[in-house]
Amino acid sequence: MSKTPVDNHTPMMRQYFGLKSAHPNQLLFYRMGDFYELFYDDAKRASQLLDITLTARGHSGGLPIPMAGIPFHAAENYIARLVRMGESVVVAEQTGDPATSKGPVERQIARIVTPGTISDEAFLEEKRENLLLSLAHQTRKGLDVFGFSYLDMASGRFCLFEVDGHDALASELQRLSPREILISEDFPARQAVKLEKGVSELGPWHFDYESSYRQLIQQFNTKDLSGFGCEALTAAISSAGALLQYAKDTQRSALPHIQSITVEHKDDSVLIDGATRRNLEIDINLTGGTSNTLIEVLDNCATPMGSRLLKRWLHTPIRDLDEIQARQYVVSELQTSHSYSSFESALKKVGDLERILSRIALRSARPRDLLRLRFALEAAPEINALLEQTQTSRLQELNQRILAQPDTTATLALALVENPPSVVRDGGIFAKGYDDELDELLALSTNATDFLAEMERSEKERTGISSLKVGFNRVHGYYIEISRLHSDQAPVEYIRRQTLKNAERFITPELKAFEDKALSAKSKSLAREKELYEALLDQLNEILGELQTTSQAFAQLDVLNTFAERSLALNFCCPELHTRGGVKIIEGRHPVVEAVISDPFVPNDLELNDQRSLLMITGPNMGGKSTYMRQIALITLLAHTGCFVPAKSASISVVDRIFTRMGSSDDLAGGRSTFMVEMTETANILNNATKHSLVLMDEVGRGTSTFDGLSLAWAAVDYLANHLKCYVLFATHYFELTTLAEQLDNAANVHLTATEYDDEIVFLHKVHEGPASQSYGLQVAQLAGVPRDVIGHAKQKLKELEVITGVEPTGESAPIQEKKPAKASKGRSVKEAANTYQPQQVDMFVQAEDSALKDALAQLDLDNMTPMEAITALYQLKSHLS
Ligand SMILES: Nc1ncnc2c1ncn2[C@@H]1O[C@H](COP(=O)(O)OP(=O)(O)OP(=O)(O)O)[C@@H](O)[C@H]1O
Repeated sequence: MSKTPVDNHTPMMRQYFGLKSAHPNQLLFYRMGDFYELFYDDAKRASQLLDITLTARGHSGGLPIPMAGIPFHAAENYIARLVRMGESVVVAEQTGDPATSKGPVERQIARIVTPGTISDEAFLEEKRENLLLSLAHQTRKGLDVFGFSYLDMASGRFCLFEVDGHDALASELQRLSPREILISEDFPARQAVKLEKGVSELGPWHFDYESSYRQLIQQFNTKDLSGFGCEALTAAISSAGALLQYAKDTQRSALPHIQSITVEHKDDSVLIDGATRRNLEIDINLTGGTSNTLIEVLDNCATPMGSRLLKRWLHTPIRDLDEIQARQYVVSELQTSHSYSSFESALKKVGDLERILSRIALRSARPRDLLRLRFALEAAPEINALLEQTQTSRLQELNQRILAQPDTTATLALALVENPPSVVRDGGIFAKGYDDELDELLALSTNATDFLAEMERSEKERTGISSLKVGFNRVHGYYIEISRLHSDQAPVEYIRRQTLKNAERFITPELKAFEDKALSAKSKSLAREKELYEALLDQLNEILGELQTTSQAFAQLDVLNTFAERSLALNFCCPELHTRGGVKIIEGRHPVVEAVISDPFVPNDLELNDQRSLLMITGPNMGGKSTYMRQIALITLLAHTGCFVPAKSASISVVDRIFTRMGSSDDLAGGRSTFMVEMTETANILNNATKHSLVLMDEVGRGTSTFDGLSLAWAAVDYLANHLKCYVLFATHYFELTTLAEQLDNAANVHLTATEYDDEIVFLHKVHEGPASQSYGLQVAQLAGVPRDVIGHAKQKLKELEVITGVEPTGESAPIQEKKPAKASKGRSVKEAANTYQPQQVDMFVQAEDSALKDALAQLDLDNMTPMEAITALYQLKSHLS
């Protein structure tokens, strides 16, 4: 920004600074004739982001003004790009008349476009919600409480909730994936939002509880907030006030489509943390794309609003058995009656009603939106008729909520032309017969063509000039044109208006009179159309609430219908959900892998109960361990949405959370190494899992040295099985852990199989009881294309290692079998013992005698151990006691 005192600037730049001062963090598009210009830092930023030329516009205050310009007709495209990058744009238009202005033409802020508040179709992704999120922080009883409120401007959905702690904050950010985040300048958990785009900091007073509360009751026109069940959520209310004010400021209007607050109760849903969301690839795959995701397999919705609701349902599985069953009944009925295809074709006509309604509320709806509203409303009676024939109470309820609006539908059918223009400005919206006054005005303009043709004919005849033409252009209006050759024959009453290279243009008093009438008819008709349009919007806004209810019911019906269609097409079964405990899945499948692979998918069973709550899964690389674990998580998740599941049968106990610790990814930008990420995720599970949680852990501990890793994995399994007693699937390449599973009362070993055929490894992908017997690491490496020489060398090294460790060389990487326990000998610390540990001598800390244990304890050199070594040693000793 310029450092020159404002008084030293030109009047125009003074005006610019006046506008800019209210929007220091947004890019100001300053209208200059046919261009929008950006100055100073805005110019530099825009030129970088949009790759447009950075130049200078004259001088002000003695210094050149950095400037970047954008032609006004291309502005929407540039604004859309900036908004996608998380930037906000403020547009200042010329509002004064340049002809009469002294000094710079008056300019005013015409609109503010921010990533989280857009509702214009051109800027929005069809199948993705565009959320504006506001966060507030409080400390209660020493705990960090985060208040969330978020708004989908394009639908009016406005929700509040609170969470405790930083992990939950990160998880919710991941779930909501907001486009724009509002925080107070003193928000303490900056780390969590550091990598998010579109973060705006507001003064702390925006989050003041009292004024936020007032904002909310004003918005909903209520005495207090008790009816919304959010009185106690003081942090969330503080955030909501800031959000509402911000949204109103950017829209420069009230927000009538926000008619209620929904409070999200965390106890109602199955909690899924950020890492799990990523690992399960619900809508985004591990590389950040959208292919091969659960959504890709399931989303067959007929409307974009259905697709968005489906995504929401998959991200927020529920725990309410009644609600789950209500959805399942619908899916069953739609399947048995085979009515889903009729519903699908009727719903296709509904389109994105939800977003159209929001634009109507914000008065930014375009004429084509109203045409689409008409089509949507026309579909309502058809859908009502289909619903009439259904039995389930949920479908009956939806039928009640879908309100056909015969009067409004008839009005729209009468009002709109068949193909309305994309903007109101140009007119041509209303059909003939809708409004007499408009018809008269339009007749005047339409008759102009006939009048001009007639005039051309009669003037040609009267003057005898064959080259005479009557025409119109925007600058000079109507004219009579005569070629230069004949121009001297122009009658005296012709008044010269314009000289061209080959022709002269004239006006006559008669033509002038006609011009005045025609032009005023045109502008009057445009004004009339605008008036009629506004009146139509008023009329629609009167029934906005009913229309929104209808639209929500359409979206729900669409998702349930999609569940029915997909479940049948993909051979899913209806799961039985209960609270008795225990999970039994027969012939379960991974819905995404199944859809992608060309080979047939091998289904697998699962049984978990109190006596068998932890499964240790071993097997070769590529054997299918991860796929098996993920399929269990996805089946569980789908079951909690009311959808059927990919299995022959499934009986699933309601879970409170699904945790996964899978794959290895680092978080370099967040400052965490691969191992750190792994341990953070493990810590989250160990700290938060309950008896009702489903925990999937894949290869925990492999990101560090063998002994540290094995010890950690060992201790974690022990803790999960003995202390938390939740349902756990634990995949590992540490064969030592299979002995732990044998010792634990509530754990069992299962393994995936492979076999060799003609020196080639064949994966059978079948889960069997017991631990794996071979690891096939070298064969998989060979399969992956590791050079033969390297494989040969590895085989040789393997033999050497097997000789050193006392295992009979098999020529293959043999399983590590349990050997006689190695006692921790006197005088050796556990760490020393661990350091001399041979892969076969698993049980140094498993079966050591008490005296050895005491010795080991006495020998611990606590002063020279890292905390990690100490805790590992402690776990090792404890596991011996239990
Ligand atoms: N049940 C199955 N039926 C058919 N193909 C399967 C099945 N399970 C896995 N696969 C195929 O095998 C591939 C490897 O599976 P997965 O990644 O689950 O193996 P893994 O045991 O976890 O391997 P690693 O130990 O190397 O991580 C999958 O990409 C899939 O194509």
